[in-house]
Amino acid sequence: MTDIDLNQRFWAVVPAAGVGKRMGAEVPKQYLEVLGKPVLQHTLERLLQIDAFSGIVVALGSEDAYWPELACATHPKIRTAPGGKERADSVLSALMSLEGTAAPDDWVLVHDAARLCITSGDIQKLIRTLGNDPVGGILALPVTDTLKGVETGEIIETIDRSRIWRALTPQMFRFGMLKHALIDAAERKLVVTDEASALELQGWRPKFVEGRPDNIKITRPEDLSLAAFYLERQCYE
Ligand SMILES: Nc1ccn([C@@H]2O[C@H](COP(=O)(O)OP(=O)(O)OP(=O)(O)O)[C@@H](O)[C@H]2O)c(=O)n1
Ligand SMILES: C[C@](O)(CO)[C@H](O)COP(=O)(O)O
Repeated sequence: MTDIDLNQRFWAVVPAAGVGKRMGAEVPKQYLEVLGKPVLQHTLERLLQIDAFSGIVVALGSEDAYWPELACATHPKIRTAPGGKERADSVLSALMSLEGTAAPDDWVLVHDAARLCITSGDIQKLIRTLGNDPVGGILALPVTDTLKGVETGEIIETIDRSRIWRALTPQMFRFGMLKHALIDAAERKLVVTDEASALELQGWRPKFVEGRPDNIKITRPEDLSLAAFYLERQCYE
């Protein structure tokens, strides 16, 4: 792995404007506590460990009244942007807030607020592996279960999993390419659930870098105790 050009600039974008429907909590899941600290605080503390980030932009929901209470809300490296209807809209809004500050070739690492177990080691692995790549890519994990195609409660097929990987975050792309791809997807009214999909729609082939299996996304109630387990275990690594 060749040394990356450290003159490049890196930005982090954190989509944190979701409502957490699948969590079914009174509070948006990014503000639920794990080990006594809000999910989003854990996530931002992990990102702040990466000195290479010139800044971190957090996309917040219009109704978000929790942000000002967050310990890192006033951190000088952190700024906010208005979130949007879908995750992709929130990411694009955060990118637009960097217009005039970020250069087209600057790297942007988009990381879900809900992925609080991310490690600085995995972020650095992604940067080291793809820092000289023309396109960029994502952290991902191979699927280890047998996959079934289903219809009205019945299994209708078994899906070949040999070429199936699960996309994680961060997803790392050049500012200009990512902004263009997300704008184009929005103009074509194509809903993309991650940044790589938008680049793929442009005909690019993003790379993938194997990440840690504990980089889970808090989605359902049972994920909270699993995240606590992983965070506690990481303390002993
Ligand atoms: N309009 C949206 C929707 C989601 N997100 C963020 O994107 C990440 C991943 O999305 P997801 O896990 O789907 O979060 P929610 O949309 O909140 O969950 P749900 O689909 O259960 O409502 C989360 O950190 C979420 O806050 C966002 O910034 N803007
Ligand atoms: C971006 C992501 O975390 C990659 O797996 C995932 O697509 C987010 O999906 P969600 O439905 O917005 O949680």
